[in-house]
Amino acid sequence: MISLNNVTKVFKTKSGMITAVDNVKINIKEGEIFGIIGYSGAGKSTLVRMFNGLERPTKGTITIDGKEISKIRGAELRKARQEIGMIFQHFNLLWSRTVRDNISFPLEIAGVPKAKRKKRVEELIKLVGLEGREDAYPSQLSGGQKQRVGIARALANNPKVLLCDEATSALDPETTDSILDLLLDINKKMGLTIILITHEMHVIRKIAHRVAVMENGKVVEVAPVMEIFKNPKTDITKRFVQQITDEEETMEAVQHLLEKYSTGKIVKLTFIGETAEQPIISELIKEQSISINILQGKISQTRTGSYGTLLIQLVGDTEHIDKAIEQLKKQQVGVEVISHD
Ligand SMILES: Nc1ncnc2c1ncn2[C@@H]1O[C@H](COP(=O)(O)OP(=O)(O)OP(=O)(O)O)[C@@H](O)[C@H]1O
Repeated sequence: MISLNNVTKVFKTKSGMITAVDNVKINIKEGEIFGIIGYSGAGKSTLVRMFNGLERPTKGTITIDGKEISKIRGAELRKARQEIGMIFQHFNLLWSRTVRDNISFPLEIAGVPKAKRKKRVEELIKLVGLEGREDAYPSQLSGGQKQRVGIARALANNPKVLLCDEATSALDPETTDSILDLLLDINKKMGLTIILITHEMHVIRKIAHRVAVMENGKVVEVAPVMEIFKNPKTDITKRFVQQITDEEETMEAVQHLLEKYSTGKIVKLTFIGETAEQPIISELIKEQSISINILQGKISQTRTGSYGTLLIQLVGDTEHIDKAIEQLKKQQVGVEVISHD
C-alpha cells in the first residue's frame, strides 16, 4: 500500500547540511495502523511531510497506492492528496467557521455539490460523535471535540490513508484514549490505513499493529508492537518501552532493595500473550522449596495481546533458586536475573 524506498531528505542550512531523514525503508500494508515513534528532532515531521508531497525526498521514492508521490506535481499531486487525510497536534481548524462548515470545507474544495455535501457532513458528524455541536465554533469546543472535527474533516473525501502527526499530544490522557478509540473504530469500520507519528509509547501500545522507531533520521527498528515490548533491540526502543513499564522507577526501587536485602536473586519476568494468564508463580512455589517476594508487577494490553512484567525476589538456598530459574526458563516467559548474591 505504502512503500518508502531508501528515502533521504537533506536540508541545506547556513550552518551546513542536515540529514533530517536518512535512508528510510518501510512498507505499510493496507488497513494497517502503523506507528512512527521518535524523540523531538528524530525526523518524524519531515518524513510525514514527504508522505503527502509537502516535501520532496533528496533521494529515494515514496509510493502510495501505486502512485509515486515523490515524483508527481501540480494537479496530479493535488488529486493524490485527496487520498491522504491528515490530522495535527493543534487541530488546524478554521476559527471563523462552525463545526459543520469546517467539515464541509474540503468537500467545497473538491467541488462536491451542495446537497451531497450536506449529506456527507451529517454522516461524518455521526461517525466522530459530534451530534448536537454542529453549529458551535472551534473556540467553543474542548480539545477532544476539536480533534474530532479534525478527523471528520480529514475523512471527508474518503481518503485511503490517514496521517496523524502528534494528534493526541495536546490532549489529556483520558481524551487521548477516547480519540485513539475513535481512530481504532474508524480503522475497523472503514479499513483505513493509519500512520501515527508520536513520541508517546502509550499511543503505539494502544492501537498500532507495527511500529518504526526513529533516531537521528534513521529507522533503527521496525517490528510488530508486541515484539517491540518483548524484545526491544536498541537502547532508544528500550527507553520507549520503559515509558510504559515504569521500569526506570522500579529499577531505582530495586537498587534500594538490593542494598537492604542481600539474600536471594531478583528476577524480571516478561509475559507475552497467553503466558500472562497462566499460574506460573503459584506452580513455582508448589514445586520448588523457595519463597517468593513480589516486588512489582504490571500488565498492559496491546492491539494484539497482553504484555506484562513481574519483578520477584527468590529467597532460598542457591541450588533451589537455580532450579526455580530453570523451571521458569522452560515456560514461555522472558527471564532476566537482575542480581546475584
Ligand atoms: N526546513 C528545514 N530546514 C532545515 N532543517 C530542518 C527543516 N525541517 C527540519 N529540519 C531539521 O531536521 C531534523 C528533523 O526535524 P523534524 O522536525 O523532522 O523532527 P521531528 O522528529 O518531527 O521533531 P519534532 O517533533 O520536534 O518536530 C531537525 O534537526 C530539524 O532541525
